Amino acid sequence: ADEALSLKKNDTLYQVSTINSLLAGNYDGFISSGELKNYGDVGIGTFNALDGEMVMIDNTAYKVKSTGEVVKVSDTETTPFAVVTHFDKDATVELTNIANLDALKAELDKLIENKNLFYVFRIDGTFKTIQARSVPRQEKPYPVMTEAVKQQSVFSFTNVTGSIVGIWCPDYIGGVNVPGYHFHFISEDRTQGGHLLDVSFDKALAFADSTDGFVMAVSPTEPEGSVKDLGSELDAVEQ
Ligand SMILES: CC(=O)[C@@H](C)O
Repeated sequence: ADEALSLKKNDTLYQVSTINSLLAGNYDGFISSGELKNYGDVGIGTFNALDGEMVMIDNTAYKVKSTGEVVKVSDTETTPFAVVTHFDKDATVELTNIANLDALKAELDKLIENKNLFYVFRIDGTFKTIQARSVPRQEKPYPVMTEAVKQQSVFSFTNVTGSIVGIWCPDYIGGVNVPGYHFHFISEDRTQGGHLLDVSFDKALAFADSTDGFVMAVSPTEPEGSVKDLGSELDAVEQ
C-alpha cells in the first residue's frame, strides 16, 4: 500500500500564520520562540509587532533588529509569522562564482527536483557582499507591510562569514506563503544579519532539505479572508 503521508518530524515544514495575514498588518505574535523550537531548528520569520527579522539556526532563534544589532531571543518572545523545520541535509552542493541573488536562485533551482515540495536551505560560506534589511517594531494601529518596510534599515556587509537560511515554496502556496525563495542571513559570530536583499560570493556550501509535510498554526487574530491573492503586495517580502 502507498505509504500514507506521514508528517515525519524531519520532513515537515511548520509555519506560523500566513504571509497574507502578515502583509495585511497582523503582527500580533502568538507562538513563542520556545514552542517554535519544538517544530524546527532552522528557519526564518519575524517577531511580535514586526520587530526585526528572525533567523532560526542550530535550534536557536536570533533577532536582527532594525538597528543592525543581533540578539538571541528568549523562549517567551512570540512570532506572528515564521517557517521552520528539523533540518536534514538531503542534498549538498558547492556553489561557486555567484554574482547576485538571481544567480544564487538559478543554481538552487537545480536542487528543486519536485516543484510540489517545500525546500529549506542553509548556505554556509564567506560572502563577498551581503545586502540585508530589517524592519523596526511597529505600533498599533499596525500599518500594512508595504508601508512598514518603508521604515526598513538596509545593511551592507563585505567579506562576511555566515549562513544564508531560507525556504522555497511551490507556486500553489500563494497567499499562505511567498511562492519561490525567501532568505535571511546571519553572520557566524551572530553579530550581523537580516532579510537577504542581495549576495555575491566565490564559494559556499549549500545544503537543501526537501520537505513533503506542511503544518500551519492559524493566527487567532487572522483578518477574515486575508488568504487571497495580494498580487503586488508580495513585493514587500519578495526578493
Ligand atoms: C517576514 C520577513 O522576512 C519580513 C519581515 O522581512
